[in-house]
Amino acid sequence: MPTMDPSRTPSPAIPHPESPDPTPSAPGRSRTPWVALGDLVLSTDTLQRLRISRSLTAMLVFAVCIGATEYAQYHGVIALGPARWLQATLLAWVVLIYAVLRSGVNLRFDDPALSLLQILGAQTWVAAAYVICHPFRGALMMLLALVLVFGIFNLSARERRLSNVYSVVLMSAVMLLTAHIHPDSAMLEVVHFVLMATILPVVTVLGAQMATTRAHLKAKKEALEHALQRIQAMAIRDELTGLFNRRHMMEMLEQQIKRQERTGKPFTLCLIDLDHFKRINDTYGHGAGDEVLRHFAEIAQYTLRETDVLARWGGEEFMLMLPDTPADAGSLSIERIRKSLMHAPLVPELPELHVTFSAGLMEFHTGDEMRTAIEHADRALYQAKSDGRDCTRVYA
Ligand SMILES: Nc1nc2c(ncn2[C@@H]2O[C@H](COP(=O)(O)OP(=O)(O)OP(=O)(O)O)[C@@H](O)[C@H]2O)c(=O)[nH]1
Repeated sequence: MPTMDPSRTPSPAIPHPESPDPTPSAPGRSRTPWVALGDLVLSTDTLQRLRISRSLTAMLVFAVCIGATEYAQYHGVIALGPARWLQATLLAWVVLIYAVLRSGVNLRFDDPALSLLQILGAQTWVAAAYVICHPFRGALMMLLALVLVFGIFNLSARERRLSNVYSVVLMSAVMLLTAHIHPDSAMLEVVHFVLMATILPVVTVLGAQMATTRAHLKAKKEALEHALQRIQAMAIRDELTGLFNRRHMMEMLEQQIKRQERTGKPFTLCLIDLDHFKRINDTYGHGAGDEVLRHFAEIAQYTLRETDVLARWGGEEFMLMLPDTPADAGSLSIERIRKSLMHAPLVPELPELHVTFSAGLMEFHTGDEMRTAIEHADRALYQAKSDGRDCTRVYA
């Protein structure tokens, strides 16, 4: 019997077999004999394990078929030779599919679950069983319908069309053959054919509807994921500069304080405020002011180390955190930003526009409190402004 393809995109609405992740032999998980056996039979690779277990579950239907033919031939309803042939080839098919999946040969194919192959195989054996199990062949029509339902969930539109055409051609041939072998049952074959010819188009239409619904839901899911990502980014970032916002900076500060308690290494906290920013807005307009803020953020970030964290604290004020950095080294980083800012054109259309900033630094030590630390940095900044701006002051 065919199995669903775990590697194909699962639909959000239809629970896809891939979703439950059994996570075999997770690190730390005790390897009981059952777990070890499961790993041996089904593989330790999660996706492969899923493919194999789905395939084996579907193959259980074949096992029932083998049992049913055994029962029928035992009671003399069907001939022994054809029954044995059907059982042997079914078993060989199951073993072959398992071997291909377990050995990993399936990974070389576009569809590693081998859905189409398994579905075509199932259709072939249903057709063979239809001829061999002549007295109860009507019941096999249910099995054929089951195979077609598997196709709805696992095959692409093209593959589904192919499998349906294959079904019609094959079943028509075996029905003709059956009518030829048993002329007295020709009328029943006509009924079976009409039933099959009715069911197949319905299944095709249902499959197409399902595919459209799945595509629609997939698109919706992607849009929702995109929106969620945007919301998550907006929750921690400042929209204008793209820097972390004040709230997120506070969280990062808390984390840094915890780290500092463990390592004992001081870190530097710095408040930066652009000088006379109101004048820039008043002279060049709010748009130019925004450009200055954006470019300042870019230049500062480019100059800083990757581990340093710069955030927009509010308005034209920025907070900088320099982990594992004492205040004197922190001052050097600030001076590097100052130098870069002197040479960089902030607004390309306004080459004459330059901006300076004042900075207040404090060195954070174990036992310091966040609120007090920020106050100290603020006081140092106030001092820098009082001392004429365009300079850095360290809280002492
Ligand atoms: N363009 C723009 N301006 C902003 C933004 N946020 C705050 N501002 C402006 O920044 C200016 C800050 O002015 P002040 O607090 O007087 O400070 P300042 O002019 O920089 O003077 P000093 O800090 O004393 O050097 C105000 O005009 C605010 O409107 C923003 O997002 N975009």
